[in-house]
Amino acid sequence: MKRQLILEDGTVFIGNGFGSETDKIGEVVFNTGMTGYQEILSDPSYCGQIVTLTYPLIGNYGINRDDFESIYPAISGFIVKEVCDHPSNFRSEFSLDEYFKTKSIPGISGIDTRKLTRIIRTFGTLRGAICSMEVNVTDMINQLKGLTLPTDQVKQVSTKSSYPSPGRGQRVVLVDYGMKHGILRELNNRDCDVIVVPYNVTAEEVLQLRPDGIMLSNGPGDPKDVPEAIDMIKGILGKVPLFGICLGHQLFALACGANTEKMKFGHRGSNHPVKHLVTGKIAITSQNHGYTVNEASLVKTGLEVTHIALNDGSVEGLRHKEYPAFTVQYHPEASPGPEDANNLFNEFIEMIDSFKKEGEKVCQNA
Ligand SMILES: NC(=O)CC[C@H](N)C(=O)O
Repeated sequence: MKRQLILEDGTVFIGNGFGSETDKIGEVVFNTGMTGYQEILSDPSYCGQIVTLTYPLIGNYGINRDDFESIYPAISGFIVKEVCDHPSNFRSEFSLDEYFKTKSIPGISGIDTRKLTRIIRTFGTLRGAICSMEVNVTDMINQLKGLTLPTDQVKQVSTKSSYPSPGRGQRVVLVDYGMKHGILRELNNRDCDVIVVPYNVTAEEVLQLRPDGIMLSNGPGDPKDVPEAIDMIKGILGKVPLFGICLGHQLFALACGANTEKMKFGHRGSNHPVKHLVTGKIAITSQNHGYTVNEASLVKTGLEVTHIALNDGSVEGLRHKEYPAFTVQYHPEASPGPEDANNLFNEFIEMIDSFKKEGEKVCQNA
């Protein structure tokens, strides 16, 4: 069935609908990954966004039971050039069309997604709608222009209550701002005794759990929309070793007094080169973010830049000069993408070990 994709700049694409027939509005963003559509569509950081993929054939290996990054996908829609109706893979359980029908997610195919990506790169991220042919184009453009974007995405996707994911190693409190399961998997692989907590946990509640370390997850939206998280981080800073990823990195920067800003069209893909400033090593990283830490705002925050993006020089990693805390803007858990940065999880565990040893020395000398 024919459907339309309407953008706030007045562009209209006509394509073929797949998945759910609902009409959805969202921020249209592009991802350049050549594989990993299942992880992308289930990454909660895309909550409220319509994702277009620049790779031209999507759905060819189907949807399987293993590769979800969350149980309830939060994206508003998918825009592809060609959707595969007959996936072929030993793990495949559903086609993209079948899966999207069960989750009320509309898809549109037959779109020149590279042209669409060039529009987004020129205009910046823009609002759009996947809707039926009956919708009046002028009315929809006006609606899109006047739209106030939601600010409660983290609340929508975070867990409602705490739950354990037990292990015999370090106790890590993992704050779920819209966590990709890959982060939990990496901590479990290192036998961490994980407790996942909701986004609005307070510093007191975190400290009552007697954590050895705290992990701040990725998540959707503008970090400034989550003031409770900023207060919590201020309350635990220096008391517990901290590692943050993506939204967690941005919240950490805000808690330390730095500023964040919206990027023109963001970084979303699986091949973003990032340079570690100390070693000079380059990692090819998985990324999905539309906000960034403003480098000039780092003066007098106690933070230093550890990593930069080679494509545009933006801040990709931070470290606190005094306290055991570091964060990255990219995704060391990959899912999808290269695993070049996976060692950061080991560095987190090593940071916890040495913080404990320091504490023991202080006790012995007291
Ligand atoms: N993946 C993330 O955590 C994204 C962080 C934030 N929502 C951004 O778009 O920049």
